[in-house]
Amino acid sequence: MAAIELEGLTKEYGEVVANDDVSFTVERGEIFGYLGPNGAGKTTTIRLLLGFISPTAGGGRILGRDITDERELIEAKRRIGYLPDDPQFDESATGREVLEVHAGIKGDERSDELLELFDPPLDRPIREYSHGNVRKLGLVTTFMHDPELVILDEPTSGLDPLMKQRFADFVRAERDRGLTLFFSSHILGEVRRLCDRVGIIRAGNLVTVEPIDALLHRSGKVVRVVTADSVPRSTFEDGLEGVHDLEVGGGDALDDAAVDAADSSPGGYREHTFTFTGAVDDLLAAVGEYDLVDLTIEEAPLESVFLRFYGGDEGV
Ligand SMILES: Nc1ncnc2c1ncn2[C@@H]1O[C@H](COP(=O)(O)OP(=O)(O)OP(=O)(O)O)[C@@H](O)[C@H]1O
Repeated sequence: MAAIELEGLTKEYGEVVANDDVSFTVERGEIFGYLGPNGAGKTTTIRLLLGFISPTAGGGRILGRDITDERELIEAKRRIGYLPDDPQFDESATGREVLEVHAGIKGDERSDELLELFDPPLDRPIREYSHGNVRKLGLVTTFMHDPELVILDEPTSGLDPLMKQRFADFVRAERDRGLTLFFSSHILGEVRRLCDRVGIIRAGNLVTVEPIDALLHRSGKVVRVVTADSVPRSTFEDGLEGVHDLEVGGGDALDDAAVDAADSSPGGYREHTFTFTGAVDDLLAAVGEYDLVDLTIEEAPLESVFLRFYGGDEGV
């Protein structure tokens, strides 16, 4: 039995179709990233999954229970951990008191271990908590009853780099002991670090579900090459496989007309930026022929992943 199965899930808010015929399956023991820009419909799917809102059409099952059946869902929820994008705790309670309330409702199998990892200031009232501390306390309440399935909405928002790393190591170890994790994000880098498979939602429509490696391979890298001497544009444009959207700078050209004119000149440019889907060895061989000042290779931003593979900019 899969952890999550959605079939034709649709949610309309008046004119807005927040989820449009969304179908996918999350298998047990995988980390599934749900990626999309702001307003794409990620939170809507999560709220439908947990029965906070009802679908306009379609449905699904979570841990084998019907998401539109309140009684079935109550049973499943004992085995689920959920962290919303904006966790709301009693402002006047201390962190410790919040944990006691949660322990009373759903049990506490492992808060000591979680507190060592995430370490929110337990004796301070929630009203004095920073955004990051609320998130850390939220991670403890999400995992403390040792759930089978965890659903996280933008889990690392507000966490510093050290905590992000700690969180990443923690969820991978949890996955290895059998936990299923479904999380939403609009940050490709975060999805890349964490997940096995990714579903991409855009303007309410699921545009792809695939292994993260396949997505990253297709989306390429953004490469910037700076050389001490000018390099002809054709070096990268024609001489290297997998170069797209080449931009040049640092040459003699001052405006677009001059850029066109200079394209065929042997003078060339000192700075080349492009999206690269080819082999890194070929790139290094190409740049190795020149006096290199700087070389950066970065992940393609989410926007360019959408633009490159799904066309247009609607919803991005
Ligand atoms: N209660 C609501 N009433 C009306 N429209 C809504 C409601 N909730 C969400 N929407 C709309 O549905 C669409 C999807 O919103 P949703 O919050 O699911 O997106 P999201 O991908 O989670 O975005 P973000 O990354 O910004 O949190 C948006 O156009 C949003 O304005």
